[in-house]
Amino acid sequence: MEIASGKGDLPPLTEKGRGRYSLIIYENLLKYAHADTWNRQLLHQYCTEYRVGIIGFYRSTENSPPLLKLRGLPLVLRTNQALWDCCVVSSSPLLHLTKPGTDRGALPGEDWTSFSSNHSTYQAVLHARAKDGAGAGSGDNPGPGFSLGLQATVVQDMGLYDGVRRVLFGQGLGYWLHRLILVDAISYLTNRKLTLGLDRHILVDIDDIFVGKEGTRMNTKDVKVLLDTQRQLRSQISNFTFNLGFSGKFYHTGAQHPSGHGLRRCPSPLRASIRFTCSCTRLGDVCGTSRSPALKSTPTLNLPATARASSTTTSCSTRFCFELRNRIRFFRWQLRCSSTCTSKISIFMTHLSNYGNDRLGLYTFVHLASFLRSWTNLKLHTLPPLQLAHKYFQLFPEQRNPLWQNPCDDKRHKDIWSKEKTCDRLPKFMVIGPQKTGTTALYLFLLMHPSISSNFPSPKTYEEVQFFNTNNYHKGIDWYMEFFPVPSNVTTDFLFEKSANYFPSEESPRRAAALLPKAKIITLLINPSDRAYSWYQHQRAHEDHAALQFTFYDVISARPGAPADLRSLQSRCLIPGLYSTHLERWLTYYPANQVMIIDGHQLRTDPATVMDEVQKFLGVTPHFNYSQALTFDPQKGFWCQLLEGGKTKCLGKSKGRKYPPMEPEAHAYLSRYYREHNVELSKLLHRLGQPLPSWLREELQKVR
Ligand SMILES: Nc1ncnc2c1ncn2[C@@H]1O[C@H](COP(=O)(O)OS(=O)(=O)O)[C@@H](OP(=O)(O)O)[C@H]1O
Repeated sequence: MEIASGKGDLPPLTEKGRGRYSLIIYENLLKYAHADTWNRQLLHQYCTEYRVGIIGFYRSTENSPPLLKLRGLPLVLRTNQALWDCCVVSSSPLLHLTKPGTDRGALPGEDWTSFSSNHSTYQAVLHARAKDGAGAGSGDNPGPGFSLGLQATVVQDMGLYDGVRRVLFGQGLGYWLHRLILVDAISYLTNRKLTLGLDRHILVDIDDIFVGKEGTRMNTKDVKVLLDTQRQLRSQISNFTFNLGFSGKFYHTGAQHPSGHGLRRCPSPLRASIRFTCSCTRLGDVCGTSRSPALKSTPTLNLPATARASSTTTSCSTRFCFELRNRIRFFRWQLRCSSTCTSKISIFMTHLSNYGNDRLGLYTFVHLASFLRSWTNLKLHTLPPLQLAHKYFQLFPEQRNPLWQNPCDDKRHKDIWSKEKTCDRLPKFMVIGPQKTGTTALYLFLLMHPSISSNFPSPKTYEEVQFFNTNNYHKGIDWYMEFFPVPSNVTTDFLFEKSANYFPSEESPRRAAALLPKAKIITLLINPSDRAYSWYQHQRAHEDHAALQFTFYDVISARPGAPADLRSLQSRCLIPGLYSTHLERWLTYYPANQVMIIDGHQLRTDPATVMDEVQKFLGVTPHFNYSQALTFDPQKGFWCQLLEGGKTKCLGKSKGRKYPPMEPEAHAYLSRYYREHNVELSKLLHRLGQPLPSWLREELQKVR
C-alpha cells in the first residue's frame, strides 16, 4: 500500500512494465475530480490498461454547493442531506460479504451526499429515503439503477461510460454499512485479488474464571445460562465452546456453594461441556495475547495482539460492566463490522465479571452472531485454541517470527516483568560490522575505556553474540540479556556488543530497532574490494575448500551456474560490500544521528583520532586518552594497546594477516563491480553531511 502526497501528484504507476497498484482509493473525491487533465488522463489510461478500479469518498461540508456535477462524469451529487432507512440494493453485482437488508431509522449526521445519473453505467449499491422528500423523485431523472424517490448514497460505476470501474461513497467510513460495502468494493474492483473470503473463526475466552470479588463471581445459575447460550450459539457457529481460563492459584481454594459467594470451582458435571484452558503465562500451549505478546520467551505459540478482537481485564467489576455496556453499543454499530467482518480470526478476551454479574458478555455474543447472520454471508467457525493458533499462522505465516521489544518501554509490560529481572542488561551501542573492516581492533580499543564494557563470550561465536542476525533471536531476550553484566551505574556505564554480521543482514536493523530503539550504531567501512579480498584470505586461512581451490578472481567473477560452494564464497566476499544498500536499510530503522560511519582505513592508520570521535559520538565519560594508551607495533605492523613496561597487546595472528597483494585483474573487476554502489554511498554520505573517506574519493576518480 502506498499513500500518495495530498498535492495531487501521482506516484509512478508502473515499474518495469508492470502495474504497481491493484486499486486506487481517493479519500477525497474532489481531488480526483479536480486533478489536472494530464494526471487524470494518465490515471484513466492506467486504470483501463491494467483493469484497475477507483474508490472515492465524498464528504459534504457546510461550504458544499447543494448540487454538484463531477467533472468528466455523467453524475450529479446532492450534498448535505439528512437520510433515513438505508437499504442495501439486492441487485448490486458488487455484493459478496454483505447481505441485502434495510437499516431502519435515521442515518447518523445530516451531511449525506447522494448520487444521480442518467447513464446506465451507474447502479445504486446503497440508497436511503430523504427526510424532506427531495431527491431523485423531485426533478432528477433517475438512471436505470436508481429507484424513484430514493437517494443513492453509494454507487457503482460499471465502466460502461469511459472504461473505468468505480465505487463512490457519499460519506466516510463512520457508518457501519459503508465499511461492509468497502470490503466488497475492494474485492469486486480487484477481481477478487484483494479478497478476504467468507470464512471467519471466532474464539471467546473467559479469563480469571474464579477470581471475581464476592457477589460478582459466577453462581450455578450463571453457569447454566452460559451453557444455554453456548448451545444457542452452536446453531450459528458449529461446535462453539467458551474457553475458560484460570491461573491455578484460585482453583480448589474456595467453596462450590453458590450462596452469595459464587463459584471458586466449576461444578464437575459442567466441566465436561466447557473448555478449560490454563493461563497462558504459566502452563498453556497457546495464548491469546492477553497483554504482552512480545515478552514471552517460553515455548508457547503467541498470537500477535492484532488477532485480538477485543479484550477486558480483571480488576474492578463495576468499571467493567460500564466498559462492556459501552462496548456493546460500540459493537452494535461499529466494531462488529470492522473487526469480526474483516479479521479472519477474532479472539475475544473477556473476564468473569462479564458473565457472573449481569451476563453482558452473553448478550454481546448472541447479538454479534445474529448481526453477522442478518447482514453478512460470513461462515462462522471455531476451533480449540491450539488449533486456532496453528490456523492463524497458516493464514499469516509472516507473523510466525516474533519481534522482541524492550519490556521496560511499556508500563504494562514492565508491571508484569519479573522483579528479579532488569532491562539494564542491554547494550547502549553496537558495532555492526561489516566483517574484515577492523571491527576487532575497534572492539579492543573500546574495551580499554574505563566506562565501556561488552558482553560475556559465547561458547560458539566467541566475543560476538550474533543475536539479531541468526536463529539465536528465537531464543528470546532473556537469552540475550544473560550475555550482559548488570551495570554498576546505569547512566555512566556503557554496555555494547560487536557482531560484524549484523551489517548486511536483512533482519537485523528491524529487530535491533524494536528492542534497542535508542541504541547508537557504529559501522566501519573500508574499500569494499579490500574487504572482499580480506574475507577470501580469511577463508583460505580457515581451509575453506572453495577458497583453496579457486583464485580470488575466479571467486569474484563466478557465473550463476558455478558450483554452490564457489557461489556461496562469492556472495560472502561481495554482498557485504554493497554499503549503500545495507546502510539505507539501517537508516530506515535508526535516525541518522544515532548512526556513526567510521573510515576503517583511518582506524588502521590513526586510531587515536577515530577513538576521540567515537567517545564524542557516544557521549561517554571520562575522556580517555588513546594517544597515550595506543602505540604502533612495527613487528605487528598495526597499532596495539600499550601495556606497563612498554610491552604491547596486539590482536592475534588472524587479524592483520600477511598475504600477497590483490591481482590487478581482480582489482579492476571489483572497481567496476562496486562503481555504482560507491556512487550511491557518496550520495548517502553527502546527504548525511559526512566527509568522504579517502578510499571512496579514489574510487570515484576512476568513475570519471
Ligand atoms: N590494530 C589492528 N590490528 C590488527 N588488524 C587491524 C587493526 N586495525 C585494522 N585492522 C584490520 O582489521 C582486519 C580484520 O577485520 P575484523 O576484525 O573486522 O575481522 S573479522 O570480521 O572480525 O574477522 C584486518 O584484516 P586483514 O589485514 O585482512 O587480516 C586488518 O587489516
